[in-house]
Amino acid sequence: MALASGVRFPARALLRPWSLLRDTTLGRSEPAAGGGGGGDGARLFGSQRVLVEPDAASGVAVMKFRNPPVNSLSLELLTELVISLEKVENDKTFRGVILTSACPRVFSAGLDLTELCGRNPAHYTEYWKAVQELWLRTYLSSLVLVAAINGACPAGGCIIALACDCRVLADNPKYHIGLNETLLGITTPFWLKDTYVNTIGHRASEQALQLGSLFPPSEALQVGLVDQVVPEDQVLSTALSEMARWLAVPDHARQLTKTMMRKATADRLLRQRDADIQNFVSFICRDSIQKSLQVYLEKLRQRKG
Ligand SMILES: CCCCCCCCCCCC/C=C/CC(=O)SCCNC(=O)CCNC(=O)[C@H](O)C(C)(C)COP(=O)(O)OP(=O)(O)OC[C@H]1O[C@@H](n2cnc3c(N)ncnc32)[C@H](O)[C@@H]1OP(=O)(O)O
Repeated sequence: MALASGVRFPARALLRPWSLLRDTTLGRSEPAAGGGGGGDGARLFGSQRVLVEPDAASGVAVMKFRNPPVNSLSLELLTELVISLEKVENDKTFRGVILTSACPRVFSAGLDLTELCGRNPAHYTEYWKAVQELWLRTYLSSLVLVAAINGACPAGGCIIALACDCRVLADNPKYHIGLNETLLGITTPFWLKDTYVNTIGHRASEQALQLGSLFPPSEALQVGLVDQVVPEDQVLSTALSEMARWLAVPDHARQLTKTMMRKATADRLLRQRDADIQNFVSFICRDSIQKSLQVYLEKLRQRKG
């Protein structure tokens, strides 16, 4: 399936893309009708790993990641997120999406490290295409996207939040946010670095990226990585209030302004998408990088209990 941003999607999604989206209303498991779930505010639609709660009256859908235990961005979750976003975007009932987690204490643990270790170049190619696709779709979305960050938000989790228009973080000292790639022995690709710079500025990004800083809520607010820090039970309501503020602006003017602000950053990736994939694949296939990732994953597994 060729998506708006030009990427061809994994074979299993290609065969029956909508088969990934199942109607979850009343626990039924039927193919969702094409075109979206608007019109009835109580209707749920979504997929195994992405729950979508549309509210047609307000034009806002709440999209919840549910890939337990930590919402790591597996190929399946990336694919389902892209398809869910596309589905909401194509339904003109909706003007905004709130992205949040259905898993306790974690927004997203970032890229699924098991997708980056011990696989073959064809897999890494498919995986990185899906990462690029999700970023492009969120970063350039015509919808208002608000991140309601209700848990830890490292690396790829932070990347999703950064692609949103606004970020609300729960005030829990364990809910760190940032790009910690260097601590895993890997580097942040240029387009994600650019997104960081666009959000918190050059000097703060240079420092945070080199150190792999993960910021607790108060520091994240101070550096400008999030827009609001609120008590945990107010994250969603605050995100909805923020959404109302953004939706008060006429869509066409807001969308043109968003494009004006973001196009150069996105174009930089679009111009060299294949080269970026090749760089990623050759980088991730290096023995030294594979060893670093294995050690990091092993440490994560042993940390338990
Ligand atoms: C010449 C140069 C060219 C350069 C070209 C470009 C190169 C590009 C380079 C590539 C860039 C790639 C960008 C990467 C961004 C990423 O997202 S990498 C992922 C980084 N993520 C993290 O570091 C987070 C790790 N996880 C945690 O810190 C914690 O799990 C948590 C704070 C999120 C939650 O903590 P807790 O609730 O205590 O759960 P845990 O017990 O830690 O974990 C439960 C379970 O989940 C497994 N797990 C955790 N994170 C991941 C993950 N990201 N992927 C896969 N699995 C994960 C963890 O191991 C536990 O598993 P078990 O139950 O033990 O099996």
